[in-house]
Amino acid sequence: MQQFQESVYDLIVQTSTVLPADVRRAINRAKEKENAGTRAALAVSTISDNITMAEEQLSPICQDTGMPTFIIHCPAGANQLEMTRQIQAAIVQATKDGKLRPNAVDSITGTNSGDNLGEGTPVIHYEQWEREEIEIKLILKGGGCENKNIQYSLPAELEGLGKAGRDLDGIRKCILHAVYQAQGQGCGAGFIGVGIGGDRTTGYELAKKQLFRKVDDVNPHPDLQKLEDYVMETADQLGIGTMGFGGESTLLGCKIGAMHRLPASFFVSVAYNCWAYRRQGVTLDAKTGAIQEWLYEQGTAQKMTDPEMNDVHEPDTEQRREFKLQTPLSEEDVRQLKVGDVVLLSGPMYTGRDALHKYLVDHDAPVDLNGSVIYHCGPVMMQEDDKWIVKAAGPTTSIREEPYQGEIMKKFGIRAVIGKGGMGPKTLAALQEHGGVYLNAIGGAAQYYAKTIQGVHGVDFMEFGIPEAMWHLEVEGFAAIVTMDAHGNSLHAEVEKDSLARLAKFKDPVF
Ligand SMILES: O=C(O)C[C@H](O)C(=O)O
Ligand code: SF4
Repeated sequence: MQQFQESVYDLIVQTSTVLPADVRRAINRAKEKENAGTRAALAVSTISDNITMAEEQLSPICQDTGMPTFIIHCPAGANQLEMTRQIQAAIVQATKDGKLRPNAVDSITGTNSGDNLGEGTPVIHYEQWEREEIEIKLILKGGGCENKNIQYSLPAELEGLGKAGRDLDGIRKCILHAVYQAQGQGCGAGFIGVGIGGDRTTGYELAKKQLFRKVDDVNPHPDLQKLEDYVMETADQLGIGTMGFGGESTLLGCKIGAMHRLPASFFVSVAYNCWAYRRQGVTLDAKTGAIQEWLYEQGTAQKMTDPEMNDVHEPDTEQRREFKLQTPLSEEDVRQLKVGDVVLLSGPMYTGRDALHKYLVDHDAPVDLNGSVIYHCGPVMMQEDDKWIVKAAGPTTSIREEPYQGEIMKKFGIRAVIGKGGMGPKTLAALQEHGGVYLNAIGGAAQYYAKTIQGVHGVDFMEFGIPEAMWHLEVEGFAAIVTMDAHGNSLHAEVEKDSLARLAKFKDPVF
């Protein structure tokens, strides 16, 4: 088994950096669907470029490299303790090499272990089988889409859809609702795995296992096949679109599994995976640990199509204004901006997410934040000599900062926040009152944004861990779209309202 660790390392690197071909084909299809020139088309074409950049640089597709979860099948007698040790060593190495972000945080102390090892992480499931080889499947599912997983207990009353009973039609309603409630926060268009039945734990496990199916496979169970086809035909009609910008492509895949349940329980569990659907697998020679075969078609076999090829739709009706702005920003700079404008920022900006927002409520900031731009981002960083290098730096889900954001903007004079998925009414009111703007960057486009970062000028709060520290960045031409402005407009609120009305059209029984 001398090559086992090296093979696991290769699997981790491939999974984090090269999106498999079946996922790429689904994203290419989405690109064809989104109307050329719209915000959603811009988002999907950025996603597509980002996939190619990550592959070329063998760098993380998204900065959130998720909770590494391994499913291993091995012959009887294979040494699981030794495999676990070697997997842990491969994880540590991949973290050192900037292929994984240090993502293991002590839930009680808040300390990041720094090497992705910790209580319960990585997740490794072993199962024995009759075959001679070892099979390892790995999924790297990030926190933003994980937060959009949802579990229903039937019967239930669902927003927009009414009663959902303990039958196939009730399940149908849960699935559509699960897609609706994710909006743009899980970096859609996404893929869903659905687990019907089980208990609360095994139901979610079954849902996650569905994410290991191939995008183009066909469900062997005829009823579930019909349901999958129905969901795929219907979900896009919700109009949530890429990144929740409103548009034609809302769901890229739906895989459903079922298991027995207790008479009293009827769970429908949904695992939502973002477009950055990073899962791969290998079979290994059980004696040497060498890779025999890759389980999913490797991404290098499927190029991302050229966005220009798809300009076959109606011309864009959205008026797009473009602003090149230098940071720090003035109140005038941000008050002129309206929802739909594209902003290209140059100059200093600061990263800040959960730990920093909580801290700033009752502490001073370490730097002058007047006119500043806060980027909701937890990057992958590497230290070379005494310089910090940004390896991946896409936005994180902003809604988590909703309790703090408005207050902090006013307290420190912050003029813009960049994130993804949008924020709520408290922040919207603060933008209007104080003069601020919310800029939506394209979620998961970690290589695309890393390229705009010209330098790292400092860092505060390293004790929060790399993703949560306050990084002082210098950017050039950082592009984002205004989705909440200082005039009380929020694209997110609009899309949510519109998609709820569309959801209600699917109230009547189908199955
Ligand atoms: O933690 C992150 O960097 C992002 C997270 O996956 C998110 O989607 O919010
Ligand atoms: S930022 Fe978006 S693409 Fe990245 S892990 Fe989170 S949900 Fe997925």
